[in-house]
Amino acid sequence: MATRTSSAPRGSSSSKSGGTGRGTATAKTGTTRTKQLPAVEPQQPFPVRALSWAWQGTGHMIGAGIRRIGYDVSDLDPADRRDGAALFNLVLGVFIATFAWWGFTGWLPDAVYSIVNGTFGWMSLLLPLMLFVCAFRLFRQPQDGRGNNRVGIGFLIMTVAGSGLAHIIGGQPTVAEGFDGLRRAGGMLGFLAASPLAAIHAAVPAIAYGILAVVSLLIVTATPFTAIPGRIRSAYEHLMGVDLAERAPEDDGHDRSYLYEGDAAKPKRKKRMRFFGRDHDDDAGLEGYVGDEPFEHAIVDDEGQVPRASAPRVPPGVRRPTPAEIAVEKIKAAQGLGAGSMDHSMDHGTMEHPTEAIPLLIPGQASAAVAPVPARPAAPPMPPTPIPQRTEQLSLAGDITYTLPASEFLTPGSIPKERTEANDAIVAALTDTLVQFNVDAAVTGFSRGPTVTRYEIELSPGTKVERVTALSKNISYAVASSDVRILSPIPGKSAIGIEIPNTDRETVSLGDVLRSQNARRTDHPMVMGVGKDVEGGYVVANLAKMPHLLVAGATGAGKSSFVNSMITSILMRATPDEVRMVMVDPKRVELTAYEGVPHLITPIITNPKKAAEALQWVVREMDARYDDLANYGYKHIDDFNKAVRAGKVTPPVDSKRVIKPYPYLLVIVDELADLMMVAPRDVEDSIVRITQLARAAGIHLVLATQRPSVDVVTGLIKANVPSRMAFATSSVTDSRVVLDQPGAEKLIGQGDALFLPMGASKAMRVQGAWVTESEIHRVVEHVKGQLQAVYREDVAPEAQKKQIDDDIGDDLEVLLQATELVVTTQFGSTSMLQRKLRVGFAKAGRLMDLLESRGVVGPSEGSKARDVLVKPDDLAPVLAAMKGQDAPATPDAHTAALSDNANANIAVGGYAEDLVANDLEARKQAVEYYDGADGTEEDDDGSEDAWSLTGR
Ligand SMILES: Nc1ncnc2c1ncn2[C@@H]1O[C@H](COP(=O)(O)OP(=O)(O)OP(=O)(O)O)[C@@H](O)[C@H]1O
Repeated sequence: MATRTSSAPRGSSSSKSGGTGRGTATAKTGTTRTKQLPAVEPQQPFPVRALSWAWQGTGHMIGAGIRRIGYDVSDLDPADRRDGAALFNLVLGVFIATFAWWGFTGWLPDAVYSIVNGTFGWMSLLLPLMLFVCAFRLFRQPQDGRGNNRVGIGFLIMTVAGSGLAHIIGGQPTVAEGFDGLRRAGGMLGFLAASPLAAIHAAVPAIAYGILAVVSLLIVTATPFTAIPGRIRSAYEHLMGVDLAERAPEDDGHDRSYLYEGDAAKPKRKKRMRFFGRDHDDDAGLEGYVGDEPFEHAIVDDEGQVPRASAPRVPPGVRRPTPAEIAVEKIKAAQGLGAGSMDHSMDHGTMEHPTEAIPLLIPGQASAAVAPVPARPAAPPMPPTPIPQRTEQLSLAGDITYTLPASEFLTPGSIPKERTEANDAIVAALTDTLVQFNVDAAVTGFSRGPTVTRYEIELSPGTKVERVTALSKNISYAVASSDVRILSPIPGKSAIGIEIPNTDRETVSLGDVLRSQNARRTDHPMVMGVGKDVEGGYVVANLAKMPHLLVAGATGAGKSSFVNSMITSILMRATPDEVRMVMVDPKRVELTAYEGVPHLITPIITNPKKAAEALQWVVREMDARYDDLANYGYKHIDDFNKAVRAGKVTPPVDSKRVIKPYPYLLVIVDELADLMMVAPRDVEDSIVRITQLARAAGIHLVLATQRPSVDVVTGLIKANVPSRMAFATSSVTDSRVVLDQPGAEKLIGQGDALFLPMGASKAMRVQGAWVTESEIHRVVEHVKGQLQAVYREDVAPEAQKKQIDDDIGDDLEVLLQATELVVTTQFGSTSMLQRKLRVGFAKAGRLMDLLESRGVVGPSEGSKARDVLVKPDDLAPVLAAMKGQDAPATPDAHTAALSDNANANIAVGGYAEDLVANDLEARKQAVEYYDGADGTEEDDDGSEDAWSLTGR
């Protein structure tokens, strides 16, 4: 079911009235809003301009330095910089500090001292600090308008409260006693603030300003009242280096073994997560999971969603203006007469979002009468409040704490525009087109998204929808855009939607998406920031519920950027023991930034052949997980993990296995076409098997391709990958391959996409979230700085260099069997080879010759069996030499290799090692059996079974 967030300030649904337009074909209509052209600013004299340049230049230089302090935010959009204002704060702060902190004197410091100290008294000591903080924020986060305003207001309140308190503490001097007394107390401000309250009772100002001072501190630090205990505790822990949280029992059942394989002795600690000061259980994110729930809810829902009526309904007794009336308004406005008619008042009902007034006419009043109707709020970016922050204690050498990356690593985007002149012009053009073609319909509103704006057209009763859809070319012509997309109707609405690209498009920052309400509502580690929809709502999705995703689009359309946003979302929200990843990047350049992150299970795979092998490994891992689910009677890995953590899953009594929760496994293939070129059959088989089954095993596939043709995205793959993300495609055929419907060919690239999550009937248009390289770098450095990746070697093993001798040719397999047979039985008989290997006489003779040439058996002695020159203990190196490999280190290398595999499997989270252990046992028995043979042909008669046990 669909989901968008609406924490977000929406794009506005400002309504523009077109009119009903009946029979008014000749009437010119248009927007009723009058736009004042900006007055031409008079040219400043040169010295003023030079001074301004110098000031700005200095500001940019200092700003560039300050933006590199700590985590680098120097990729700030130049249009967002406010370095001039920041420099002003800095200079003022330094100047006040010269006399308030350092006691400089002179006519200028003295004069300013008199003003500042006389106004604020003792508070002037704090002023430089406040100004420095303001300057720092303005240099680094100028685009965070709400945050900066909050800090500014907090400081203002703090100054008043501080001056008031200083006045009380300074003995409440009066003006009559002279200004020296005021300076030594709270200054004039303190006097004015405190003396009226002191008249009530001496304690009143002290209490009132004491409370106000605390409140101002909370405002500045953005601390809600409920978070105070948590903040105090974390500050204490941070300062004292202690952990006040309750320690867990030694074994919390959480699998971290893959983080430090082979080091079982490390102590374990309880994993603790913090979310705005509250501690959460580590699997809180899975708490809501109820078994094998249906997976149609790929997008995270917003329960507290704001109603999304984009076109306000007309209240009773009110009608929309006709096009003719609007035209009159427009002309009046142009003449400077009727400006008052379109009062776009700001409704502060939400306290923070500006709202639009909709022009509606009340019968009986002059045409200029306006009833302001609040529309949905516009979508400012989320303030950089932290993404749910979780801290995890991991038992690492040196007692390292694993912390998820800070929310500030992802910078806020620019403030979205609610409505621009471009929108107004298009409303006018659309209305004109409708009127010109005598279509009885009106533009009733629009909602502006980051890339496109959706204009809503309502038809009068009796008007056919086709009258509007048939105008698609004329509309394109009127608005001068070839990428017009018509939705008839807009899902859930009796209105036609016309999506037209914004000439002034906006970038959607991943940080804003992850800070949205929807993303914060859940701790689920597989939740990713998708982007923003056409109405400006943030869209987030749970990859675990997709459960597999196909990402397709022409080159340069935004696939890799989407994949980057996805991976960064996971790194921001999930620990390596919650999500592990396999990345396949045949293009070699797209995912290199993530090399070495501890979430990786194998180095980034760039070789398509190896990628095919890795997919086969994923199938094996999936089978192992399924074995566990079946053995222990669970339907989904989340249930299994929960039971493991609750201690409800115990291994069989005679097993040495330690059962641990399985992490989610996310397999990302950045170019499927490259894989399908090298091994189409194998790749398709693996993908189909994984996609059919892996959902319950916690394994999820994301397949990206720039060639969504039927030979890459085959019918079988398509049928099993239910969620789709289509970026701009080069043809309508490609769009059909990805979405089973046209539409993607009309997208405008650069992250503009149609998102069709599993279960949704209609694709949702979104602008993909954007994450910059430096943001990725910061996140990756943070993650890598805490843990090193521990790779599984069996996922995509290094190709063994095979240098098989020419004379062996295709007979390597059978020769190895012959060698093992002859050496383990110590019986060099050709007829035995014939019987046991079921080969003809000639082949058996050839094998014997090969064995002789390799020194395994001696020369022929007529009808007698040949001497066997290799002892069973030396078998492994001989076999390795035949395969063209380096000899194993020990004679028992074969067995050791098997145990290694078993251990590795356990390390991924509880592989069925018992099976492998049984296999080892069988091998040993087989060897013992042959050791017991006395060397006669008859002796090995019963060896059939034992031989088959060796698995050859
Ligand atoms: N979500 C987005 N927001 C803003 N710009 C974007 C977004 N996604 C992509 N772009 C722009 O489009 C360019 C190409 O994007 P990207 O490299 O992701 O395309 P692609 O589909 O992966 O191409 P290719 O298949 O050739 O690798 C980016 O460099 C960026 O400038």
